[in-house]
Amino acid sequence: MSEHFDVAVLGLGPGGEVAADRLLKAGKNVVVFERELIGGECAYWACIPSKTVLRPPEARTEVQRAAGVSGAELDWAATAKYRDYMIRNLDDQAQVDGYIKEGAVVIKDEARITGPGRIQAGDREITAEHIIIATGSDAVIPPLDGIDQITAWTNRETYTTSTLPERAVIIGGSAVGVETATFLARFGVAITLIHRGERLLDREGPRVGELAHQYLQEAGIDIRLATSAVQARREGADSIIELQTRDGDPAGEVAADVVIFGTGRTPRTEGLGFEHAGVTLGDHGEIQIDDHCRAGENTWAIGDVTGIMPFTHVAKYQGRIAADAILGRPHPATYDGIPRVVFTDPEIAGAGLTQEQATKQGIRTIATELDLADAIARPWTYEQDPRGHLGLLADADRKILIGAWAVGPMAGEWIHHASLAIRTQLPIDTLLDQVAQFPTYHEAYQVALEQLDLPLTGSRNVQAGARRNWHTTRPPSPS
Ligand SMILES: Cc1cc2nc3c(=O)[nH]c(=O)nc-3n(C[C@H](O)[C@H](O)[C@H](O)COP(=O)(O)OP(=O)(O)OC[C@H]3O[C@@H](n4cnc5c(N)ncnc54)[C@H](O)[C@@H]3O)c2cc1C
Ligand SMILES: NC(=O)c1ccc[n+]([C@@H]2O[C@H](COP(=O)([O-])OP(=O)(O)OC[C@H]3O[C@@H](n4cnc5c(N)ncnc54)[C@H](O)[C@@H]3O)[C@@H](O)[C@H]2O)c1
Repeated sequence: MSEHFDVAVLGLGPGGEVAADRLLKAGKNVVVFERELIGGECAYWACIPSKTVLRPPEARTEVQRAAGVSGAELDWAATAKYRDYMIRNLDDQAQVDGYIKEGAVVIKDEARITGPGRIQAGDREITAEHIIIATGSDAVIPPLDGIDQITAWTNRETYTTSTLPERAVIIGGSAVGVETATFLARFGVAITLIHRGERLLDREGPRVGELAHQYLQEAGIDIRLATSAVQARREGADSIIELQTRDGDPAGEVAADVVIFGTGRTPRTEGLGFEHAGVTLGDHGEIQIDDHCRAGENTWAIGDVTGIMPFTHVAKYQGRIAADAILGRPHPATYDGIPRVVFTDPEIAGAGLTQEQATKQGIRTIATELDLADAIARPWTYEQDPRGHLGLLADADRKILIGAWAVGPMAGEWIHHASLAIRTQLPIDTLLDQVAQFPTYHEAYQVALEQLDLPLTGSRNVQAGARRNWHTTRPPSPS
């Protein structure tokens, strides 16, 4: 006999967890399925371990760059120990107990949809009024010839390893590749980063790629752009990757102890019977959803499996959207201005459109870029030889911000000012009236907005290119 529930949640990564929590709090009868660990990719193999191991090198850089403090040493054994604590030693028993305490039925097994509102997991059959699919994504490893011969890692091996290799080749110059290169290089691993695009982080604008390149190179990383991994082989203890240019010409080979793939992700949809719930898949296997995360009749999909914006914060947001729709208080999802942060050193952040995307949409734009060291005091009080850039993109007709990027210490924190402005379409006139705490990185927005040279209604606009002079409050320039 099958058991019946109000809602079944398939997959308890960040998306599924938020949806389940919200529904349980609202008094719904909820069953949750998880085939691995409650918390999903993010909690054990992705966001949490990667940000945990990136922090000690960042702290060391801070010590090296701040005047009057010295002596920071990295300790891999202690870092790995703290990382293991942060990933709960790959044990989710406390999470299972927590959900049971909250009133959920927890089934630690793979769920398959067998018909509308019907789910099978092992020998259990469940029916549910609503199904939320939150099954996430898997790492993609390109099918290179000889791949079976080499030591190939994805994020899973990389972020659970107890020993570090001496040399690693990283394939892919997007978020995973760039963060992983930063982490390992700072811990002394010799890194070659292979990227088939013309610039790193090529979903962002060219300046972001340029700055990322500069900082990664300064960290000692050997970066090969416009280059693809085409073949793999083993020679003794070495894993060898053969390379090719974009035109198909040989581009040499690289030998390493391990080859790490940061070559994208694919939605987990195969063989899970989603077609029985009337779900439609897109060209990349992603589940198609509407503004309320509806994927079919009483069927919802959230997180990486939708392929919309594969970030934890987006999975969590969609978890709220789907749960609220089920609870009869629907509000549509909007994805404008959601932040994108790459936790390198310094951090790289973006929100909204790039110039290229805006141009494709036919928007008349005005853009500006600010070198923070020329414009505000905080970079100087923060570190010697200060780093930091902010770029803004405005819609010249609507006089609102439509895009922003930032590269600098804690850029992942201060990008949220732009994110909110873009999401809420705050008039630039209003933004110009904001008063930021002195001395903070936030002050850069004021200067950059004034540089935009938009004809505004208020009297706050200044001449194009004018720079706020903060020198009256700045100490003499360090030589
Ligand atoms: C190295 C790395 C670093 C990252 N860092 C960040 C970051 O700093 N910030 C950020 O926002 N994003 C980051 N991401 C992306 C982030 O990890 C994902 O966007 C996020 O995990 C997606 O959440 P989700 O709930 O959709 O899926 P997942 O976290 O993948 O969880 C899905 C869950 O569903 C379970 N499951 C799958 N199929 C079934 C089934 N049939 N039955 C039962 N259970 C099932 C899986 O076991 C899994 O636990 C990173 C990704 C990587 C690879
Ligand atoms: N801080 C964060 O929020 C964070 C951190 C890491 C990952 N993530 C998310 O996780 C997901 C996966 O990230 P990712 O970096 O693996 O994927 P991605 O899809 O963003 O990038 C993969 C890159 O690998 C390149 N590539 C693929 N095959 C190649 C080959 N054979 N040779 C050379 N280059 C090749 C592609 O051109 C592409 O640029 C992304 O959606 C990302 O947003 C987020």
